[in-house]
Amino acid sequence: MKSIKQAILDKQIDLLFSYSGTVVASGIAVGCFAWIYFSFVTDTPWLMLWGVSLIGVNLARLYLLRSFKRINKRQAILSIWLRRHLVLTFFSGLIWGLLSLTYDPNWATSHQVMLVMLLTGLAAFSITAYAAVLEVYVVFLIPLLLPLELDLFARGEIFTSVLGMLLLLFAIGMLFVARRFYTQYIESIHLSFEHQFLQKELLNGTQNLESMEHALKNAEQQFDNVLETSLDGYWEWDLQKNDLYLSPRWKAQLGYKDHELKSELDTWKNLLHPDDRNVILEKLDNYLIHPRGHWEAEFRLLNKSGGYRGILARATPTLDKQGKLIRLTGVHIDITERVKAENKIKKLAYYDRLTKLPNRILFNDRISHAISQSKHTGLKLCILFLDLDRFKNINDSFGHPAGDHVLKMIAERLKKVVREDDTLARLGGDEFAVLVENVHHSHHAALMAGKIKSSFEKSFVVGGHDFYISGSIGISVYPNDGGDAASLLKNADAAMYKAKNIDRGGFQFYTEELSEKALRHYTIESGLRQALSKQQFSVLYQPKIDLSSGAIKGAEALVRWIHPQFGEIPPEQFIPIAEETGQIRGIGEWVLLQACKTAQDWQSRGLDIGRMAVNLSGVQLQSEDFLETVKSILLKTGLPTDLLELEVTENILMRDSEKSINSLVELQSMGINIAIDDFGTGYSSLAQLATLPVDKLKIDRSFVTNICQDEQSAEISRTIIALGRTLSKVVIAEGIEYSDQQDFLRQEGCDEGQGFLFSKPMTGQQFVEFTEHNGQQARLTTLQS
Ligand SMILES: Nc1nc2c(ncn2[C@@H]2O[C@H](COP(=O)(O)O[C@H]3[C@@H](O)[C@H](n4cnc5c(=O)[nH]c(N)nc54)O[C@@H]3COP(=O)(O)O)[C@@H](O)[C@H]2O)c(=O)[nH]1
Repeated sequence: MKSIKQAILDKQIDLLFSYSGTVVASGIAVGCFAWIYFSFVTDTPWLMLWGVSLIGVNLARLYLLRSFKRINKRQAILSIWLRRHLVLTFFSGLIWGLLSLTYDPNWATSHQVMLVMLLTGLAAFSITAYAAVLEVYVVFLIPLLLPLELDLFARGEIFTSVLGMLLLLFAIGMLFVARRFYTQYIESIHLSFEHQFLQKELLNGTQNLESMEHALKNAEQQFDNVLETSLDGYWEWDLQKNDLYLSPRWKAQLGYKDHELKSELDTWKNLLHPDDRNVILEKLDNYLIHPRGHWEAEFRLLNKSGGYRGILARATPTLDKQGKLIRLTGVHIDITERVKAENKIKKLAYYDRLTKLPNRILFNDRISHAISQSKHTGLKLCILFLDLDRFKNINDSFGHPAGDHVLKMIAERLKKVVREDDTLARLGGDEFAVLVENVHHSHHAALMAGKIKSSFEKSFVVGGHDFYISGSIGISVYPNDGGDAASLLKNADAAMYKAKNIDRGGFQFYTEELSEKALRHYTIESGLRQALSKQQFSVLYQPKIDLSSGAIKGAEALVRWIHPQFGEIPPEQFIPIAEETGQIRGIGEWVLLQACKTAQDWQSRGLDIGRMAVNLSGVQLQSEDFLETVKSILLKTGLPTDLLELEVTENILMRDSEKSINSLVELQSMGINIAIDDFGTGYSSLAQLATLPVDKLKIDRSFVTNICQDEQSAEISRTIIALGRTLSKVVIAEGIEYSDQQDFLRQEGCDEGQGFLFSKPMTGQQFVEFTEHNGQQARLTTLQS
């Protein structure tokens, strides 16, 4: 694209060339005339040279003009042609100017006049041709007149000087005239460009107008089509006349025929759902006052059959010149299905699928909302965090469907306890929570907790089984125990842990020192995830002693966890958490492997310490691949099966899980010894015990501790020993710390003993040293006492 300056110059050059043809032709003709004329006047040979040069330069100019006509003006660089023209024009002017060299003052006046006229005539005539580019005229004029001018002044005569002055004035006049011509050329070029531009614009405008008209027609047609075929209802409200048009489709959306509904504003207002009416009318009023952008609203409209349709209304305003709203044009889109789907998604996202109670997300939201309300009212709010006690046992023993059923029944009972304004939620698993709002005193929460406790008194009957369930409750109060939902829930959770530990089935209020415990719980939970890979576990061994001979009859493998932050964490603290999270499978498998490896190592070193006992969690026993795991560990370590003992708590066995029992039967059939740990704390009946695959009963430490002070503990221990004898099971007592406890048990016929009296749990190496150096000593102590 050329610049406008360049385009103008090109046009000048074009004009220059188009006029130059006449000048050249006349130049040749006049040149021939002058040549002939002056050859009669003078016999100087110089004239011949002059004539030939003049014809030559004009022929060159003709050639240039012809060549220029042939070029493509759009693509060529015209300034090069201008330069060529300038050169030839200069020579042409110079040759004409040099004619004055023939001048002789002795000539007849007519010859002198002829010479001057020829040159001035040429100067005047060439203005029209060369003035399109002023420089061209200047380079022609100066060499044309300068030689004569100089000659006239050089003669120093009055006549020639006057003539020279006149010639100079003539030249100056010619330059002015040429400049004027030049200005007019430029103006006309400008005008022609403007003309071309306007023509183009006019053409474009006409074309645009045509296409706009076409588009308008199309749009009108499309709009008609849309109105006819769309499922959306069209409406138009003329605010000046207060005239509302409701399209037949608008009415059909609600199940009405066109004539059944009047097209007026009250029709719409009356059909609005009562819950939406005030909000929507207020929104519309606000818009009518400040009509910015489009109006959009969602509401429900009554349909002919008495139900409600979800409607999305969208309207475009029309304003007058003063910006006043004069019309609203809009559509009604039926969004009933979308609203239904949204509600369904909301239900899934915010409600627990099993109990249909709000879930943790919604509960958090409600707490946040209640906190902002509470800031206005100044009243308290309480969170009750309820965790069911030993609920896992129901799932483990009776399966998840039974567990789910019980959870649903619990939800129903809790609903009856809470007020309508309170929020009852299921936070997950066996955790429920209640948000109690507008509380004047935190006693209110205690009353609510009492009611929840009472609601659990009656058993839950599922599949013919009576389940007596309790729940531990932690309570946190806003604003005392936290300023946001997360801290209130966390602190209620911490209080719940306290309730579980000191008042199972009861409730506890949050106190500040509790949060540390809760924090520890969470830290343990997250730390456990990496403990195995970071090799933070180790295994200690505690000897089992034959109470009559004092000989070592076996060892119990006990896991230890050294936490990088808390140091040694007792198994009683982390094992329940590992069971909750399922991590006990990995940990248990690791302990079993270590214990079997150690036992086999001792065997191969000739240390006969009897059986290696390993504790089993119910979670491990329930897992599908447990049997395979045990078999592969025995195979890998080479430990004979009869040197392995697995300890299972009485509670696990009493869960009556067919799967657990079958696993134990198979383990026993492989030659592995099975012991019931913590015996006496469960409720196993004699009949049940006889059928269980058990080789050993382990009297719980709680009885042994009090065996010499508490007759009941002594009686239970005697009964267990007698039971063992009747059923031909070995009986072992754990937690023997004093020799009088040992004496009592031995006298009653207890087979084996374990406890700090003999040794605390030790590392494998210490155990080896213990057997080598202290084993005999231990036996002696036993025998002497
Ligand atoms: N599933 C698994 N459970 C395990 C594993 N390792 C241990 N445990 C169980 O953790 C509970 C606590 O065990 P721990 O802290 O190791 O305590 C054991 C002994 O140190 C302790 N003991 C032994 N003698 C005495 C004594 O004279 N006094 C006294 N105060 N404590 C004593 O008793 C625990 C052994 O208990 P038990 O298993 O019932 O024989 C405990 O329930 C372990 O079972 C594991 O790898 N897996």
